[in-house]
Amino acid sequence: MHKTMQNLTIHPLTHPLTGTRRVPGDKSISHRALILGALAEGTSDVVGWLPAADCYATLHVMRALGVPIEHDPATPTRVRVHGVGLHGLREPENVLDCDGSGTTMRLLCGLLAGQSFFSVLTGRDALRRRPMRRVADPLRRMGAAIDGRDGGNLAPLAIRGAPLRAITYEMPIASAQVKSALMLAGLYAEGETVITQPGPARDHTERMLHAMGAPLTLEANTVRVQAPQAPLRPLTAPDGGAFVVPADISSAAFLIVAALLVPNSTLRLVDVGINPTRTGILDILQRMGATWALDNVREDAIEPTADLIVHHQPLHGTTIAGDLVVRAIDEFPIIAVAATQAEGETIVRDAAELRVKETDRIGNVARELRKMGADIEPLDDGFVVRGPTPLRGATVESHGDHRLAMALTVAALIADGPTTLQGADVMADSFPRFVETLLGEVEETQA
Ligand SMILES: O=C(O)C1=C[C@@H](OP(=O)(O)O)[C@@H](O)[C@H](O)C1
Ligand SMILES: C=C(OP(=O)(O)O)C(=O)O
Repeated sequence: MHKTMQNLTIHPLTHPLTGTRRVPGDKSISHRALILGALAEGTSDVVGWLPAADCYATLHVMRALGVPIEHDPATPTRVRVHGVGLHGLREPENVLDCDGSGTTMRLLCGLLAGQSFFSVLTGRDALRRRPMRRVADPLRRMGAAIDGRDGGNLAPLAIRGAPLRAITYEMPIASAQVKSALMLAGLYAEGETVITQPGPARDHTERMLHAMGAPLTLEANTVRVQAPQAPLRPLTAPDGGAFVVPADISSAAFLIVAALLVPNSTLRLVDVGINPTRTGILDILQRMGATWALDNVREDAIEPTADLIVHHQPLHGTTIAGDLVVRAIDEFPIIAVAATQAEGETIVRDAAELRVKETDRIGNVARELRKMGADIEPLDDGFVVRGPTPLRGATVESHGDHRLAMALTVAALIADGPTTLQGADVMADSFPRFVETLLGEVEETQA
C-alpha cells in the first residue's frame, strides 16, 4: 500500500477559473535532463525542472551513481548536472530507490545494463508490481545480466553490468520507457542498435541525445543508435544558456479540462510543451468539440512550446483508439472526467497499457467516478462513458495514483456537494501544489 493517507475536502467551485497559470516542468524531460546530462562531458544547467517525487527519485539515484548534481531547495526548479561522461558512473553503495517512478526504473535498467558494476533497482510496493520484462528481456538479448522476482519480471531488479552487443528489436508495445532504455543501452553496445516502435511514443530521448551529439538516426518509427566516438555535449538552450524544461502538457491537461467544464472559465497556460508525440490530449478534446488557441509558439529549442488558451465549452462523445492513445497515454483519467460531461458516448479502446500504470487506471478510474454518479463501464483495453451526467460529491480514493487523484479533484469542482479525496498527497508525485495552481493561488514564476 502507498502509505500516505492525507484526506482533502474539495468544494464545488462557485466561480469561474480565470487568469494565467504556469504548470510545473515536464516530468519526462526532467528525468532525462538528469540521466542524459550525467553522461555528457561538462555541466548542464537546467531551469524549469520538475521538483516532484518522481524526479527526486531520479536525482537521488543519479547522485548514488556518483554524479554531482547541485540542487538548492530554495530554487527547486533549477538543477546543475556535472556530467561524468559515458564511462564515469560508479558502483552504488546501496540499492537504488526509484520510489514510485516507472520511468526512473526502466530508463535506469537500460543505463545500468552496460556498466562495469553491480546495482539493484527497487521502489514502492506499486512500482514493484509493475512489469519490467518489457525492458529486461531485450536488454538480456544485448548481453545484460538482469535478475528479479517473478522470473526476472518484477523489482527488485539486480543488474550485473556487462559488455553489450547491439540488437535489432521490434517493440511489441509502444513505450517510450522501453525505447529509451534500449537507446541508453545502445550507447554502450558494440554495433548499431535498431529499435522499431509500433506507434509514436514520446521522443524526448531522441531529441535530447541528438542535441548532445550522439550518433542517432531516425526514420519513420525506427531509431538507430551507436556508441558515441566523441564525448556527449551538455544540454543547453539554442543560445548556449540554460536548458529549459517546458511546462508539462500532461499536468496542463487537468487545468485544460477544468477550464472546459467550469462555466465561464478562461485560462492561459504558459510555455507548455507541444511536442507532437505528447499532444494527443488536444486532438482528443478537439474531436470532442473543443477549440483552443496557441500563442507565443516557439520551435527553436529542443522541444517546442506555446501558451495555450482554453475556455468553457460544451463537449460531445468520440471514439479514441490506435496511435492517438499512445500520444495521450497519461491523460485517460482526466479524459474520463471530461467524458462524463460530454453529450453521448465516449469510447476508449487499444489502451490496455492503462492497466499497468501506477495503478490499474481502467479499473480504478471507473470505480471512483462511479461513486460520483458517472456512467462509466470498464473494458479490457479501455472504457465507455455515457454523458452528460451530473456528478455528486462523494468519498473517493486515489489508490496511490497521482493522475487519478488530480482527475478526481477536477471532477469534484463540478459536483453538487463536497468530495473527500483519500490519499490526496500522492499528487506531489508529478504536480506539487496542484490544488493551489488550479485555483490560481500560486504566483506565476518560472525558476
Ligand atoms: O518515457 C516516459 O517518460 C514516459 C513514458 C510513458 O510510459 P510507457 O513508456 O510505459 O508508455 C508514460 O506513461 C510515463 O508517464 C512517462
Ligand atoms: C505512468 C506514469 O509514470 P511512470 O511510468 O514514470 O511511473 C505517469 O506519470 O502517469
